Order: sequence, then C-alpha cells, then structure tokens
Amino acid sequence: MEPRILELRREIDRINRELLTLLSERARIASEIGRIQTERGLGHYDPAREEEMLAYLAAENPGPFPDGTVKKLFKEIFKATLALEEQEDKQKFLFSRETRPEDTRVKVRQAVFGDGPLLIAGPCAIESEEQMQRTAEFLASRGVKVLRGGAYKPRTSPYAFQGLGVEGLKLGRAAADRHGMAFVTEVMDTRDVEVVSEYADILQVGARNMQNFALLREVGRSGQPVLLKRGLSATVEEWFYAAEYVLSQGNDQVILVERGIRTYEKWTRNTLDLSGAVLAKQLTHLPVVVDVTHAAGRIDLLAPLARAALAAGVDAVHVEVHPNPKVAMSDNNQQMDFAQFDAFLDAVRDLLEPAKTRRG
Ligand SMILES: O=C(O)C(=O)C[C@]1(C(=O)O)C=C[C@@H](O)C=C1
Repeated sequence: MEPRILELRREIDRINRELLTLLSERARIASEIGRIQTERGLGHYDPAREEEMLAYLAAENPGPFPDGTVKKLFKEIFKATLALEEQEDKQKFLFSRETRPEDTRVKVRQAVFGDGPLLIAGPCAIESEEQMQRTAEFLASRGVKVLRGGAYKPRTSPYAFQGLGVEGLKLGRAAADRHGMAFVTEVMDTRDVEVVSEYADILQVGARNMQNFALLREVGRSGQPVLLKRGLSATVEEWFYAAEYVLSQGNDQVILVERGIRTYEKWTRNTLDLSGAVLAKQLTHLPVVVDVTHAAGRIDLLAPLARAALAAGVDAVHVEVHPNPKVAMSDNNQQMDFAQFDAFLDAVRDLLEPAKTRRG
C-alpha cells in the first residue's frame, strides 16, 4: 500500500473518531432537549429548527462538499436524533415492556388475566333478572369465570335500547355473586364511574370511548381493573397511549381488548387485527383480550377467530352469549345461544386450559 495513502488514512481515522465523539455529545444534548420536551408534552420534530441549522451550515460550508450534500448529511443526523428521542420516550411509557419486562397479572375474583387463557362471556345487554341469572348459571357451569353484561349501552341511535342503568348493574352483580364470577360492564361517562365501580369488578371502556381522555383518567383514578377496548379506527399506538392515560393515574390493572377495526370489508362487522393483538402482547406487559364477537359480528367465525387468537398467545377471548338471541334487545345476530356456546367451547377447548372449562 502506498505509504502516503496509509498516512492520510490514519488522519481519516483520527477525524472519524473525533466525529464520533462530537456526534455522541450532540446526541446526548439532544436527548436532554427531548426529555424536557416530553415532560412539557411537546413534540420532538421541529422543522423550523432544522431549517435554521441547515441555513447556517450551508452559509458556512467551506467545501468541498456541495451545500446539497452537507444538508443531506445533516438531515440524516437530525433523523437519527429524532429516532433516538422517540425511542427514549417509548422506554419511558408505563405500558412498555421496556419499563416492566414481566407480564402484568390482573386478578379479579377467581379469574387471573395473564395467568393462562380465560373466557369472558355474557349478553350484550342486561335485560332482566331471569336472563342474567340463567346466563350466569350456564356459563359458570362451563367454567367461565368472567361475566359480561351491558347496563349502559353505547347505541348508534338515541332511540335504541340504552340499557337498564343502575338496575342493570344490580342484576349483573347479583348474577355474578350467585355463581362466583367476576362482573365486567361498560362505563360511558365520568359521572358514572363511582356507581359502576360499586357493582362491577372490571370497568370496561368501550371502543367509542377509547380516546375519551377524561374517562380514561377517571377510571384510572378509580383504581379498579379496566378493560380497554381499541377504538374502531385507532392505531395500535393510539390504543397504547390510551392505556397510558389509565396507567399514568397509578392504576396498573389495565387489560387491552382488540375487538376488530373498521375497514372496507362488508362481510364482517369489523376486521380482527390479530397483528395488533400480538403487538400488544409483545410491546406491552398488559394482558390482552380478543373480542371475536364484535370483530366478526357473526357466529360462524367465532371459533376459528378465537382459536387464532389463543394460538397467537392472547390471555382471553371475549364472546357474547344470550339465552335467546332472537329476542335480544341488541346485537341479535352476533350473540350465541347456549347450544352454540357449547359448540364454540368444544371447538376451542384444547387451547383453553382443561381445568378452566368443562361440559355441564
Ligand atoms: O432541538 C430540538 O428540538 C431537537 O429535538 C434536536 C433536533 C436536532 O437533531 O438538532 C432533532 C430533531 C428536531 O426536528 C430538531 C432538532
């Protein structure tokens, strides 16, 4: 090798090392800026700041690189810096496995979310004492430990059945108590969190309320376990950020529910985003539930979707069950009757721990 080249390369090596030192120092300073921005709820990307730096770099460019090349090099530095700031943010999020590597377990009466697959089952809406008692008795006899039932119903039409309210809460609590089950029901308004908490073991925040930030904070403050449904068109990141609202109030009993997202598909009510559910398991330490009923909106897909979800490692599957769906006050076509639930159970039993389910 030409001695002069070797000598010049050693000069390059020295400058490489100096550049590395300066770039690392720059990154540490920018990280400090990023931490301050995050604390103040500010974003990191600042195009005006980037333009300001590019302007003086071009003006002071001694060559031989053309201004365009200098700008391109520094834009890469800005991009890398932004990625570093955003990565550091993610490591700060309470939902992140970076913050808590071990799985969070949510224990509610006899059910432990995150400790082996569970079923959540029950009617869309609580309609009567007889309906809730019959359903709870049947489901408990099949080993279901978590009873769902809506007392406050988010209906598209204001003229549709809105739920029994507190009367429904009482019926759900009584049915769950009689059969040793946990009771989960939706809360729709910050003003109802206190009363719903008196009856329900788990507060459900519905898909339409996923970014009702006041409600998220209120259920967080309640300290009650929260079942957080992903919004109809929410990104996975928005879903996690919604969970962060609850966690930020000091409440770590958060369970994430993938219930299908709104797409262009017409043959199913929504489109089950299994990748979203898997991302939730991988990136967060929170238990993850898949609600196959609201995803599919039809009975014939429930078992295959539940099998896929359980095989993918989710912690629970959520289905709607009603003694007589034909006369249900809501969602008639997507609730299983008892015989259909037994067939569903037979189809998924091998993926649920045998101890948790039995044929009555
Ligand atoms: O100064 C900031 O706000 C930063 O986040 C640092 C920095 C940079 O690399 O200089 C990074 C990204 C921004 O878009 C602007 C500037």
